[in-house]
Amino acid sequence: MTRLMAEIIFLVGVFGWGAIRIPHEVKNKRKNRIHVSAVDRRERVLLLISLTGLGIVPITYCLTARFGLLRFADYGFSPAQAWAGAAVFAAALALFLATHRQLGRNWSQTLELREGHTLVTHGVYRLVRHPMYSAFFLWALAQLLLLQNWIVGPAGFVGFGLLYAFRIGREEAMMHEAFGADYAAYAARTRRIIPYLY
Ligand SMILES: C[S@@+](CC[C@H](N)C(=O)[O-])C[C@H]1O[C@@H](n2cnc3c(N)ncnc32)[C@H](O)[C@@H]1O
Repeated sequence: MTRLMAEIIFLVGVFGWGAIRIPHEVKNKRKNRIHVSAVDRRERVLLLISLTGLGIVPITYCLTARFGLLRFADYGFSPAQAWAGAAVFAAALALFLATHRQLGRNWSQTLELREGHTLVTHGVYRLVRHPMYSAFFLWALAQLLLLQNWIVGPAGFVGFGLLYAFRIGREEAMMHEAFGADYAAYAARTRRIIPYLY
């Protein structure tokens, strides 16, 4: 494994992410109408911050290898660390695919409820309440391991971490309001993003 290979693996992972997300988004937009929306300026800014940390910064870094953008912050390349990153990205993609299949028509990119929204508690949602966010944190970990640069590596954790920290309380409040006792019981028996721990 070389630095270039690690960067290609990262880009392939991002492409795989899009291949899962984009068809789902197109289908959902056409079929499912929004019933409740809590999207405001703060939520839009957080989405942009997350997109920057997980997407814009690392993709620009990988695609501008020849110009050396941000290369001053590279550190000594470890192939073992990069292989671990590739394995983590594969796990993130598998989990991301499962969450899309299981949320189905209830999926939404942001703080919204669809008409006829149902509470999903099966599959990976049996293990944690926010497995899609677990998948995003796995992406951030893969980025840290694959892109061995002091700025680009941690950018995903910073970007998605901010979105998660400021969104999670509002999302859970929205779900409590919509599903009442059912969501309270679900929340009582599950953790947020790491089974049995957190
Ligand atoms: C980007 S998705 C993320 C879903 C979930 N937080 C996760 O990490 O898997 C956000 C939307 O999914 C919906 N949602 C979240 N948890 C849900 C559940 N258990 N069942 C059905 N819809 C859910 C809400 O409408 C929320 O606005």
